[in-house]
Amino acid sequence: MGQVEEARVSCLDLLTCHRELLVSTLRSIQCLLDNLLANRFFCEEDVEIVQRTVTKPNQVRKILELVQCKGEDACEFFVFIIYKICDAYIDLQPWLKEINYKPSRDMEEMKVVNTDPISRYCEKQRHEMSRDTSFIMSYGQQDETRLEDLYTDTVMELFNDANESLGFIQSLNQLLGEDGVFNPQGEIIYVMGDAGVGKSILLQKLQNLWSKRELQTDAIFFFKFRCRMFSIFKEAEQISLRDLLFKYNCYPDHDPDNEVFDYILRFPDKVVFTFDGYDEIQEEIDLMNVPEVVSPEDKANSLQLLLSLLCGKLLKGSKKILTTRTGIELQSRVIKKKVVLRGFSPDHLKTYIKLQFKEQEHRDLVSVQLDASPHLCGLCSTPLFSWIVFKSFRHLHTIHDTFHLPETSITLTDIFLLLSEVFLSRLATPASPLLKKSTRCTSETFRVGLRPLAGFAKLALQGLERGSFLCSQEEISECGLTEEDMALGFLRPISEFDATDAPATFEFIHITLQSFLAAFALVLDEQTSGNSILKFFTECSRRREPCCLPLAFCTRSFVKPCEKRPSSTNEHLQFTNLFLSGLLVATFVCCHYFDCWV
Ligand SMILES: Nc1ncnc2c1ncn2[C@@H]1O[C@H](COP(=O)(O)OP(=O)(O)OP(=O)(O)O)[C@@H](O)[C@H]1O
Repeated sequence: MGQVEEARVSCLDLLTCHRELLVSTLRSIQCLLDNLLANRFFCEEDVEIVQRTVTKPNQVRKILELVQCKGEDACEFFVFIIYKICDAYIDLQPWLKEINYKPSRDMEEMKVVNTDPISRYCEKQRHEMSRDTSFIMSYGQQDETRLEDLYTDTVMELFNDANESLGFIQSLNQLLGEDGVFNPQGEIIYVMGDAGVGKSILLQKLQNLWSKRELQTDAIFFFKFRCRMFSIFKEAEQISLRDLLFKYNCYPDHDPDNEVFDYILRFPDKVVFTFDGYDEIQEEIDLMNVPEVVSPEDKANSLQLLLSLLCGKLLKGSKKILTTRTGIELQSRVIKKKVVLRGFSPDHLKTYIKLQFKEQEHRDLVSVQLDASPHLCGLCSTPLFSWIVFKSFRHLHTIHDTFHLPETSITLTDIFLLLSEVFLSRLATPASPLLKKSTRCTSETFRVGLRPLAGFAKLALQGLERGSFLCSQEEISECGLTEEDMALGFLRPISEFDATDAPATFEFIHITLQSFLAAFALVLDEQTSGNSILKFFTECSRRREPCCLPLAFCTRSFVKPCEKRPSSTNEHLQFTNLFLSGLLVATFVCCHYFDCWV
């Protein structure tokens, strides 16, 4: 042994000296026993003796007694376990610093396995999060893409409470950091952006980075929620915070003493939450009469739990990112910092083109098209529209050997018509073997696809009329849609939060597509009078007043309660109006799409 090692204080003495602290602080007994047993400091009988002891402090006393009986090596290994598995023995890390503990070289060679429920839970969460976030799932079940093959940075601008710009965020690590915090007392990192600008994908990327330990944060737990799920719970259904976290996210295995939940309650700053799509909450709740939940043990309505989390009544100090469509304003008091997503810059768009098109020749052809049409290029700054445009380009190239879009002046309506054409073309009979590419015939594609298109349009309109973005298998069948129609790509199943064996639920691949199809349904229906076609215009003008979402009830004095429905619903109606205007433009009606049925 060298000089330095000789000078070490004996661990046996340390355990005697600090016995009281150890007895009162040590948790995760099983992990200690597992490692002492695996390294033969304990035999099976020692483990049984400890396990037969009734209370936790007594179990610790027994372990200390046994390791001290076994001598210095056993005591040193005992301290080494605490040092090595710092997550599980977080309360004793200051103690190790205080005694200036450094493991000896011999100890460093010893194998310690983390069987602590908290650490296992962290691992399980990371594993599940990685599995769930590695692919971009959103569009067309046919082509799932790896997140890392398609994710492109977008412009993120910071704002203060007076909506003055504080500059731009350069990396996702800054999102959780201190940059741009204008209210340290606030709880929420508020991320806003227009439809399709990439809010959900941003969260997905963040979750994926965390799962791979590539996000700079000391958070060891990560819970992701879509706000929409809070509308799925029945109003009378009461759930606990524990169930919300574990049942609808990730369940802790082998945790008989509830250590994971206790840890979360004690160290909320180690937890990140993401709540996606606050605008999608569809509850009509009586804002003034919803009681706050302040105890983590109490059961409550899921929405109450959400709001209590958001305003820090529960798990205060946890990191919370909330995304919403532009236009939903929260009170500054609950906001810590505000980020507005702006979509792709011209450079981001170039990168995105590279990721979308592998061949340089194709990249050049697409860039030429975009350069020739500033309007189209502007649309492509929104990632969703970029995705649709590039999907259409690829489709045109595969089927017709061209990258030319049909119109010189492209509108949003064109983009969605094109997307529908792409989906419907899956119904078309394959080109004859002699023809390399089929000849383009838009009206033929729409004629062949009219039945399913009308079915999806009806389904979209019905959903919008009742303010719902979800549809059941029954509603789908009632609209005359078959299993084959489902494969076209308009709808996708939602599996999340489906803990029960409830029948499958579906949603349109994007809410904007639902708005488009709803407008389509209004135009298609020959029975509809002029007045009913325009009904959403009237709806929107009636709902003009600024509206507030339920967070008002945790900040009661800040926001005036207003009409029942959230303004988000209004926004979808406004999209429908926009598409309706687009579809009613005479050129469309005459030239391209409707000639097959008008
Ligand atoms: N950063 C990105 N890199 C690559 N593709 C992206 C990115 N952001 C968005 N997209 C594409 O745009 C689509 C829509 O993005 P996303 O669902 O995140 O939008 P959103 O802002 O959440 O929309 P909404 O408000 O309607 O929910 C994605 O499915 C993806 O194809």
